[in-house]
Order: sequence, then C-alpha cells, then structure tokens
Amino acid sequence: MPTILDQIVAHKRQEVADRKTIVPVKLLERSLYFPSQPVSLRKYVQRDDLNGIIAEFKRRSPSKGMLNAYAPVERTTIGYMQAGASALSVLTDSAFFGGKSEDLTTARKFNFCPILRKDFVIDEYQILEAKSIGADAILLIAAILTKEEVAQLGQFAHSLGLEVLLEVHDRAELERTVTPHVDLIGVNNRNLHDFTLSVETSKELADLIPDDFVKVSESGISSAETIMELRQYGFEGFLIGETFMKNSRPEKACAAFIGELKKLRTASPAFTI
Ligand SMILES: O=C(O)c1ccccc1NCC(=O)[C@H](O)[C@H](O)COP(=O)(O)O
Repeated sequence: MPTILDQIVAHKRQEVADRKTIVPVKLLERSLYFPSQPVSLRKYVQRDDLNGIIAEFKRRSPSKGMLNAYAPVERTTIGYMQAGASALSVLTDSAFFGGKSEDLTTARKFNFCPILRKDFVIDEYQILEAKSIGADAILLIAAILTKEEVAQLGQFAHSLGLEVLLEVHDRAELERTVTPHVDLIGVNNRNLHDFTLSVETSKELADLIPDDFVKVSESGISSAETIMELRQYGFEGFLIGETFMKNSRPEKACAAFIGELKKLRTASPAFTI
C-alpha cells in the first residue's frame, strides 16, 4: 500500500513534467529576478523581538481534510505578520493541499518577511519556480530524497539566494541527509504513516541536530506552553498551520496565540522580549 508521501511524490513527478512542457526552463529563467531581494528565514526566526513562529497558509491537508476554504491569502498573511509572526509558509501544492503558486505571489506582494515555499521538491525546476514566484526559502523533505539529492538541490537553491529548510522525521533521516547545503533543520512531529502527532519527536532529535543549523519544530503545535517547552530543547522556529487555519479568521487565532506566548515569555526569567 503506497504511503501518502509516495502518492504525493508520484503525482508531483507528473505535475513537474507537465509544467516543464508549458513553461520551459529557459522561459522560467527569464522571470527569475523577482523585484525584492531574498529575506533570510534563518535570521528572522532568530530575532529576539519576534517569536520564531512561521505561520502557515494551508487550505486543506491529507490528514485533516478542508481546514479553511474561504480565508483570503492577503488578509490572512498580512494579519499573521501584524500579529508578530517571524515568517510565513505558503503551501503551493494544489492536488493534496488546495494551494497554488499564486497564493505565494500574493503573500509576497503584501509582506516583507521571509516566505517559505512549502511543497514537495524533487526537481531543480521547482526551485527556479520558487524563486520566480517570490519565495525566500524552500523545503527539502529527507523522506523523499537521497543525501546526494539534498546536497544538489540545496546547492542549487543557494545559488539562487534561497535558504533551505531540511525536514526530518527521525534519527535515521537526519543522519542520512544532513549536509552543509541546508540552513535550518525542521523536525516534523507528524508521523506520515498514521498521521499521529507528537512533539516528543522534536525533543528526541534536538540534541542530534548539529549546532550550525537553526532548529525548527514542525506540525501539531497548538499551545504557547509547547513553544516554551521546545525552546528549552534549543528550538527557535515553530511551524504552525492547522492551529491557525482551522479558525474562520486564522490571523486572529495567530494574534491570540502570540499574545499568550508573550505573556509566558515575559513571566519567564530565561526570556525577555
Ligand atoms: O498536514 C498534513 O496532513 C500532511 C500530510 C502529508 C505530508 C505533509 C503534511 N503536512 C505538511 C506540513 O508539514 C504541515 O503543514 C506543517 O508542518 C504545519 O503543520 P500543522 O501545524 O500541524 O498544520
């Protein structure tokens, strides 16, 4: 029985092949120079005056189905940033997540923060695309790539000025794929076989991530207390989608969440804002 990742990747290979025939590489290269300079995800996540939250725009997901069919990209992403998020993540996969490249371009038009293109990258073509639609960083998923592919795709992203977030699910993936061509390492708390969520996964892998990389905890984060806890393990970035998007006004949910987090951080002797 193919896993959900197998299905996504099989679909993506066909999708990328089709897109290459519609917009050939040479044509895509001409649209590369998006007016703004890339903004560093790594630096924004580490900024003391922000909270490390990478707020995600995700309409639906394989695990939860439709989260939010109506939230407009413009109002939601501006609201996320006004709430104090450090960066944005925009799902551009259409078949499984209901996103599109235009969602990221819209977010880019209205925000100056770093934007992560959240997709299933298997080909350099998608990295050129990420650059052309205004992304600052891409995601590479260890579970679907070899070490050589991570290194090659990471190097290519860097050559375009894009940063790389490498996502791992377990120790074997981390040890198998870590290369200097990535900037941040994200531990995904979602088990992609049964969709269960546990932030214990982040805690277990924290010490195994070399210090050169910014640590990001991804998925299943639903409380400010969890962020305070993950900070004790050295995590500085927190990728949050569903907790915000399942609300009719995701940006308000994000503001309330960050309000709680600020209260906890102010009360904690270890952190000051
Ligand atoms: O979200 C899913 O169901 C999913 C299924 C298969 C592959 C990837 C999936 N999600 C992508 C993500 O990594 C999350 O959107 C991201 O980490 C935010 O997670 P959450 O806060 O739990 O929405």
